Amino acid sequence: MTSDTPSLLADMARYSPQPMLAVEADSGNIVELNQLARDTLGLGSDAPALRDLFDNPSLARQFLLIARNNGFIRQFEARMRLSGGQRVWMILAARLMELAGRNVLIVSLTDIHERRLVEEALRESETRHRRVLETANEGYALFDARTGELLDVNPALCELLLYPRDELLRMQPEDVVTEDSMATLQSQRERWSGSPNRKIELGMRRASGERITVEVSLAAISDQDGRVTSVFAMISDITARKLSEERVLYLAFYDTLTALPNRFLFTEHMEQALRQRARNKRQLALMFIDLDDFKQVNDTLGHDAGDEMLKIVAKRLLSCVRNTDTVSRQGGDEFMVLLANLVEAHDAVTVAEKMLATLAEPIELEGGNRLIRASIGIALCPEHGETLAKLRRHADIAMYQAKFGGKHRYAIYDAESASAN
Ligand SMILES: Nc1nc2c(ncn2[C@@H]2O[C@H](COP(=O)(O)OP(=O)(O)OP(=O)(O)O)[C@@H](O)[C@H]2O)c(=O)[nH]1
Repeated sequence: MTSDTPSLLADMARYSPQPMLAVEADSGNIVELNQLARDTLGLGSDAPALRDLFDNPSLARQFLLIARNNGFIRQFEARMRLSGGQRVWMILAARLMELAGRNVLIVSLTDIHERRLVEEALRESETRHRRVLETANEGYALFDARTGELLDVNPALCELLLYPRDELLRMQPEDVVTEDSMATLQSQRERWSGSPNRKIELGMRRASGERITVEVSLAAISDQDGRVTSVFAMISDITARKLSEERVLYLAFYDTLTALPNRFLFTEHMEQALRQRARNKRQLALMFIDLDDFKQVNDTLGHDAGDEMLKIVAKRLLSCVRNTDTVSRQGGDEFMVLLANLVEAHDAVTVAEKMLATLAEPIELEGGNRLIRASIGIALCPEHGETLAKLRRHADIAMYQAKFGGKHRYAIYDAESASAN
């Protein structure tokens, strides 16, 4: 060292862009500090001991001890107390040197308060989110966006699928996703890398083998450069909701007693068949079937036996048509049948004759065998009308023509005279 060294050091300290202190290594007394250090620590002209600056004085002792023993400290994180009473996180670095016959520590300070607060907030929010995931009723899963590997699951998902966490984390999607949903999952995964948030429905199989339906809400998680790194999935069990939706749909379109399409669905089928007919010019027939003397069945055998008979009638009518035709129950003891693709009008007569014969076979019910008969009205399209309303009206008239003709017969609509057979 030259004789100019102390003043050079003093200048360096004065112009240093960092707060700096010179501290007596043994006592911890501050012997010198630059203006930046005074400003940072909020000190006036006084220079307290280092331990008075530490929020935790025992850390000050530790700091001095390490610095004396090692000769330097690269990073020492501590909360410093400013003269105004605020506490600020700082990193202290120190080097031991001999100056004018004394062991002196040159200490620099870096304010990291903001960074610590952000880190703490992040840690806190991470803990909070983890706690939310741990206690949530919904299942959660985290996937690696690139490999598709399952990275994390929460207890609710383990409970939903009935697998322990470890086992679930080792599984592949195809181990739990049902075969019919794999295509949906696959196409979703292909789009993961650029995926916005979206919802999909999947079938899943629990460890018990039971099939469930889940709704999966997917959210892509990106890094700072906007690359999707992982995909977060929220998985809700919607099995009950799906079943009740299906039930509501079923009730809207089907007759619960016979499981045949109801009046509403039949109308849909008719309209569709009429639209198709406008293109392919094929003939179609509408049959209106009303059971004969059905009231007596109810009156003599009871309503339950009547119900049983209606179910048998439904099956028998179905056995007389092709699966492109529609048999519906309109209500009570009335059925309507759409024969969608007739090669010739006479085909409708063949079907009607077959129906009369099949229905007339004895039905075994509690209390003995019963015979059931029916009257059938037939309207042909285009001959008797090309709209649903017209065909319906004409099939209805034909059915009454059959009833008036003596029942247990069919009648083809005849505008001039009822031709009951
Ligand atoms: N068991 C049962 N009976 C029903 C149901 N819906 C309507 N009915 C009964 O079906 C009978 C229908 O009688 P109608 O068509 O008016 O008369 P019918 O005795 O069949 O006489 P015709 O039609 O003149 O041959 C009535 O007794 C209704 O109460 C049902 O869902 N179940």
